[in-house]
Amino acid sequence: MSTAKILNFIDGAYREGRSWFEKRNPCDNQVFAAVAEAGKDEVDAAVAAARKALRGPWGRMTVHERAAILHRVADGITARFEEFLAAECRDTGKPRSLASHIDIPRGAANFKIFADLVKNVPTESFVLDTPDGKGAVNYALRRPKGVIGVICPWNLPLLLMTWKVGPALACGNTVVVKPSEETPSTAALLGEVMNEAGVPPGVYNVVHGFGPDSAGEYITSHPDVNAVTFTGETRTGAAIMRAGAGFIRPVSLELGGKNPALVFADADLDKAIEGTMRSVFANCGQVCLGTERVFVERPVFDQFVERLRTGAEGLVIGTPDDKAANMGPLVSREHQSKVLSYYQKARDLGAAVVTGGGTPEVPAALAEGAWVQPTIWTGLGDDSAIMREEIFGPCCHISPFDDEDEVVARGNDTEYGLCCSIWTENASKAHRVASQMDTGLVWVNSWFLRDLRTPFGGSKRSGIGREGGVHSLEFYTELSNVCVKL
Ligand SMILES: NC(=O)c1ccc[n+]([C@@H]2O[C@H](COP(=O)([O-])OP(=O)(O)OC[C@H]3O[C@@H](n4cnc5c(N)ncnc54)[C@H](O)[C@@H]3O)[C@@H](O)[C@H]2O)c1
Ligand SMILES: O=C/C=C/C=C(\O)C(=O)O
Repeated sequence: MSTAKILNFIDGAYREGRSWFEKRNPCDNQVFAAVAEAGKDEVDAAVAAARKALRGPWGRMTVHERAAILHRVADGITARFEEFLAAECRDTGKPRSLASHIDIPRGAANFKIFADLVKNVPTESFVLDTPDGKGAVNYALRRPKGVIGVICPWNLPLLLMTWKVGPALACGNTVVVKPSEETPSTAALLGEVMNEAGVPPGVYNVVHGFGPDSAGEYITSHPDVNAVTFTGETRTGAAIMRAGAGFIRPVSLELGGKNPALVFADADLDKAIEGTMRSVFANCGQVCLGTERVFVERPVFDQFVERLRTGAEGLVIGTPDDKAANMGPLVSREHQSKVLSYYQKARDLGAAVVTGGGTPEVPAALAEGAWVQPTIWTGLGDDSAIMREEIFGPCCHISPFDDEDEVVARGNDTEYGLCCSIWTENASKAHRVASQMDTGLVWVNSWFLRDLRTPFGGSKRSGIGREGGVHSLEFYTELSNVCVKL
């Protein structure tokens, strides 16, 4: 069987690149596709096509025309749901049940919400009394920023890419997308949908490759890119800021986390266990919003640990097509090594391994896959590496706590600030604690419950800026104030 080819998408057409790299299936580590790596020439061509498209029909369209096209893009994703689902699951190994509920529907929703929003959001206007007794009127115009570089991670590939491309296009920009080298397929497939929906050539471009000395760096150091929006690791975010500094280029950064769950003794434990099971283990723990530090009030600590252990041991590990499976592999052998190194480190530090801590038994055909066991630890101090560094695997450490002020301080004791979950049936306590958390996002008695109109993003080293609703419009447009003397 010949290996499939995944191509760059530039100026409305698929193109090869400067070389090829292998894409492996995380379930068995077998190569199933060759991906065209974009070199400088391809990135230059993509940026030039994006610049030209701003001056073409795309730039002259009314907001309503643009919004109608983006609705067709969303409908195009839905019409080809099975293809997107298969591509996403093949790249990541995630269960079909997960991708069909989260990744692919959100891919479509991300276009619809911003297409609708952009038609309805007002800008400011003020009337000024001038010293000569006459008036002036000020109003703000929302104009596209231009060519947006979109650099994406591998954990929720279509969801996180369209979360940026949807609003960027709704605002009239053009984009050059660099999907993660681990997950090139759905971004490439979206090119076909763009063409079918009538998106003019050059508006949506995809270049494949890596970060340094590859497509990622060529985008972030390109002088003709007007803004860069990035989701990924904090360290990479810092490199992207540095690359844009000389250009005074705006960046929007959605970065890593070390998110706490605070479980109070008055919580509905059924709900807290169900939510924590998802926040620790969903997507094999590869969610930026995932919980890696769980703090449980002492009276329910033992019970909580026991119930989470039972839940973790009940997870069924398997391939995307295994209908019984609710946990897939990690994205790659490389990431497996990183996560397993933390499993080792936890043991070295003297953690009590409640469950897991290694690799699961899998059928021989899957032996080379990036499988790890769901893992729970207790017994480590807040200063240990396990409590401070983002692991990005299906694992958490559970610590007991004794009072509210203590758990707020410990929850906030991290350089990250993406999200937290609070579990309590006491509404006053929930609001009081929520207002003290140094995180961009707080969920009470829930996790990853998303309303796409709300501000989304992290504080501290978890990011810069907010996206979602009007906040996305703020980033993807330039406001020009027009002052007219009457
Ligand atoms: N805050 C959020 O919303 C959010 C969402 C998802 C993932 N994440 C974070 O993403 C990380 C996992 O994703 P990842 O491993 O793909 O992240 P990563 O930072 O390794 O890679 C992300 C992207 O950046 C590219 N890249 C790497 N170095 C670059 C450079 N120097 N210049 C330009 N591009 C470069 C990569 O090729 C990839 O496309 C975790 O830290 C997770 O917390 C955050
Ligand atoms: O892995 C990180 C998940 C991020 C989710 C979103 O950006 C979103 O739901 O819009």
